[in-house]
Amino acid sequence: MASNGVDEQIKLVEGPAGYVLEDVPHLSDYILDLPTYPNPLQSNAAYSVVRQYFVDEDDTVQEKIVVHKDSPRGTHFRRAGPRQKVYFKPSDVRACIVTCGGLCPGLNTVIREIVCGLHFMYGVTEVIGVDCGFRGFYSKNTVALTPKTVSDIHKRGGTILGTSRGGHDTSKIVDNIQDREINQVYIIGGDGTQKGANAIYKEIRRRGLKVAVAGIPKTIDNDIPVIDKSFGFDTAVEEAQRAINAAHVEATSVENGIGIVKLMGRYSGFIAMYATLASRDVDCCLIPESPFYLEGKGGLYEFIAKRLRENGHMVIVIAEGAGQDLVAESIEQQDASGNKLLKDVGLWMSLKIKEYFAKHNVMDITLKYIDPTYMIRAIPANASDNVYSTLLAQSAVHGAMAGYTGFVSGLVNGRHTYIPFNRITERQNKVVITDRMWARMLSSTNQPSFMNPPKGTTEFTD
Ligand SMILES: Nc1ncnc2c1ncn2[C@@H]1O[C@H](COP(=O)(O)OP(=O)(O)O)[C@@H](O)[C@H]1O
Ligand SMILES: O=P(O)(O)OC[C@H]1O[C@](O)(COP(=O)(O)O)[C@@H](O)[C@@H]1O
Ligand SMILES: [Mg+2]
Repeated sequence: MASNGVDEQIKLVEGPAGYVLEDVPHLSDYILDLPTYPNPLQSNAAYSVVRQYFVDEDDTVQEKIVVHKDSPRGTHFRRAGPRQKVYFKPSDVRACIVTCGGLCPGLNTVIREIVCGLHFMYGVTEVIGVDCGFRGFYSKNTVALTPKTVSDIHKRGGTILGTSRGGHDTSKIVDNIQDREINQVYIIGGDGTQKGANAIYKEIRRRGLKVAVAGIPKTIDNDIPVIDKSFGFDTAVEEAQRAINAAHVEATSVENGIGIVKLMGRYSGFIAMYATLASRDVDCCLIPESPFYLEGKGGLYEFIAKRLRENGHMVIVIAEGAGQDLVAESIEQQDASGNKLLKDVGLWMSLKIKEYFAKHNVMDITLKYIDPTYMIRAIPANASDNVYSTLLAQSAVHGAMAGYTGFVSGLVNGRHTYIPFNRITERQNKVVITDRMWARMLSSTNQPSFMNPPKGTTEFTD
C-alpha cells in the first residue's frame, strides 16, 4: 500500500494500468491490535439466504466509466456494504446521529434507517440523537432513538433532530463524544457539515479514540461533487413542478402573462435546470453558473418581448444564486456558517421587468412572481429518494461497523461507495455550461445564450 504520508487521511493504493484507489481511513490505521468479530448478519434470517451478501474486501468502484481503449484505469472508491468481520461488538456500540445545515427531503429517512440498520442488522440498541446540529453536542440534551420512536418519521419533512448553522467547535464536540462514550458518529449534512465532520474525525484520530465517524452527504442543491446526485434532489425537482405549473397557468390565463419562479440553488443551478427540463413549459432558465444581462441585443428584455409576441405568455425559472452581481448592494452578508446571504433576485427581476415594459411602453404585461423555495425542501422524500436515503444510511452503518472512519457514503455510477471526506469538500459540484445537459436545457427553452453582451452594455448591469 502506498501512502503519500503528507496527510494521514489521504490513502492512495496504486495498481496496474493506472489503477488508483482513493481509500478511506480505518480505525486499525491508528489503533493497533483491534479485536474483530463475525458479522451478525451471517445469522440474520433476512440476509443469510442471499448468496454473496458480503462485499469482497477488494471490491472498488471506478469513478470515470466512459473510457477509451488506452485510458488508464483511473480513480476508484471502496465499495460500500457489509464485511465478514466487524470491529465493534454490537453490545459495546454507542452511536449518535446529528443533522446540520439546511433542510432536505429524506433527512428523517436517513435517521430512521441508521437507527433501524444498527438495530436490526447488527443488534445495536444504544443510539442517541443530537439536538439541533453541531452545537447540540455541547449545548443541548440528547434523545434516545429506537426503531419504535423513528418508525414513521420518514413520512415527515424536516429532521426530527433539528438542525442549525454555525456553532462548530471541534474540541468541545470531541470532548462531548468522549464524555458520553460514543464510539460511532453519524453526521448528516452538506459541504459545510462534512468539513466539520472531517475536523471531528481528525481530532478523534489525534486523541487515538476508537470512534468511527461516518458522513451522509445532504444537499438539496446537488452541489456535492463525486456522487451521482444527492438524496432529496429528485423530490425537490418534482415539487418544483407544482410551482412551475402554477406560473404557467397564471401566465396563459391573461394577455402577455409572465410567470417567474425562483428555486433554490445558492451556487449551483441543478434544481432549476432539471425542473426546467422536466416541465417543458419554461421559456427561460437562469442559473448562477451562466451570467445573463437584461438590456440590449441578446438580453433578457428583448427575449421576453419576442416570446410574448410569439406565444402571448412566458415562464422564467431563476435559481436564487443567479444574477446576484446584478442586484447591486455593497455589503455582502453571511449566515452563521459563513455562506453568502443572497438577495431576492426573483423579486428584483420581477420589478425590473415591470418597470422596463412600462417605461419603454413595449406592451402591457401581467407578471406573477412565485417563490416556493422553502416548500421544495420542507417536504418528505418521494418514493425514489426514500429508497436512496435508506441505502445511503445502511451503507454508512456497514462501513462504521467494519471499522472504516473519516468517510461519507455516496453513490458513484450507481454503486454505493465510501469516499474520503476531502474528496467531497475540496470543490463544489456545479452545472457545467459547456456540457451536454445544459445544451439540452437550452434547446428545450430556445433561450438566448447571453454569451455576447452588446458593446457599451456592462455584462452584469442593466
Ligand atoms: N469549514 C468548516 N469547518 C468546520 N465546520 C464547518 C465548516 N463549514 C461549515 N461548518 C459547520 O457545518 C454546519 C453546517 O454548515 P452549513 O454550511 O450551514 O450547511 P451545509 O452542511 O448544508 O453546507 C454548521 O454547523 C457549520 O458551522
Ligand atoms: O435559509 P437557509 O436555511 O439558510 O437556507 C437557504 C439555503 O439552503 C440551501 O437550500 C441549501 O444550502 P445548504 O446545503 O448549505 O444547506 C440553499 O440553496 C439556500 O441558499
Ligand atoms: Mg452548503
